Amino acid sequence: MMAAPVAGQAAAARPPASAIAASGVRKVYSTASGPVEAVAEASFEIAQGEFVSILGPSGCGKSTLMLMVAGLEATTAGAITVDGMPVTGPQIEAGMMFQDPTLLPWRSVLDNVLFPVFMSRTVTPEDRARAEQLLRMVDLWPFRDKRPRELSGGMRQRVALARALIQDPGILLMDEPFSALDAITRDEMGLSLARIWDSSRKTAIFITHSIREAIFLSDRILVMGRRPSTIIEDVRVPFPRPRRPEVEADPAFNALYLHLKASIHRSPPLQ
Ligand SMILES: Nc1ncnc2c1ncn2[C@@H]1O[C@H](COP(=O)(O)OP(=O)(O)OP(=O)(O)O)[C@@H](O)[C@H]1O
Repeated sequence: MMAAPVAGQAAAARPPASAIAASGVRKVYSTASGPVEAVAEASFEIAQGEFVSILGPSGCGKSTLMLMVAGLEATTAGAITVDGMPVTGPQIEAGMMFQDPTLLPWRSVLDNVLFPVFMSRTVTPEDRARAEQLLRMVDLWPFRDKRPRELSGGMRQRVALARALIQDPGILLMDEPFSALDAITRDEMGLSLARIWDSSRKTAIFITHSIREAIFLSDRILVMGRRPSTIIEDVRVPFPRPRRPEVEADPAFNALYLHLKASIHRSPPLQ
């Protein structure tokens, strides 16, 4: 007679739930001029600790998809789970970054990083220590007492990154966080993010228009086609970590770049 499995064994045999899973997700916005189908159908799974970028033409629904994962927009159909739990409202566990860092101008850099904690409970000395550690990690320690207006655009986004990480979120959601930066700062931010992500390996979704940035940062890249949008490609990025800038000189990097570029441009034009 076979022994009944103990609870621990049964759990170990099951594959871990995907950190983020979307199944048959659709989004239709109601607008004054009629319904707008932002996402026709999206299904994907993102494993714990995976960094996934979403590429696609402008207006194809990338931000909408991320907002649905964040629970800031409801799905019209389909379901999204984070750590196996259905997303039914704002994901307070998610760290978020947007193109605009939206820092509070009257607060210091340190207090901006601590702001999400301040909004949810009393700030403890441990929170302060974590904020200080994060500021060191994003190379802003000497600027901790400055106001946002005294910082460059790249430095403000570093504050936003530290703020996104302050509550040690389970997932990190980033919507074109570097797109307003100049090319050199943008490259530097990519390197910083790769280094910081290497030390935490957070499950991450990163939206970008830069194919090179997506390849450099990601484990996988999802490509969305033009509306009515679906996911038309799901590509694994083969380069080892930690990623070094020299990876861009690898012929396989360029081949992947050209493949993704063709895929994005191949998607049919807007009707
Ligand atoms: N709140 C909203 N109400 C109505 N329509 C919206 C809303 N947000 C987005 N849309 C529409 O949904 C479609 C997808 O927009 P979304 O911002 O998700 O695309 P995107 O791929 O992130 O675009 P971009 O790359 O230009 O930032 C667009 O046609 C847009 O006009």
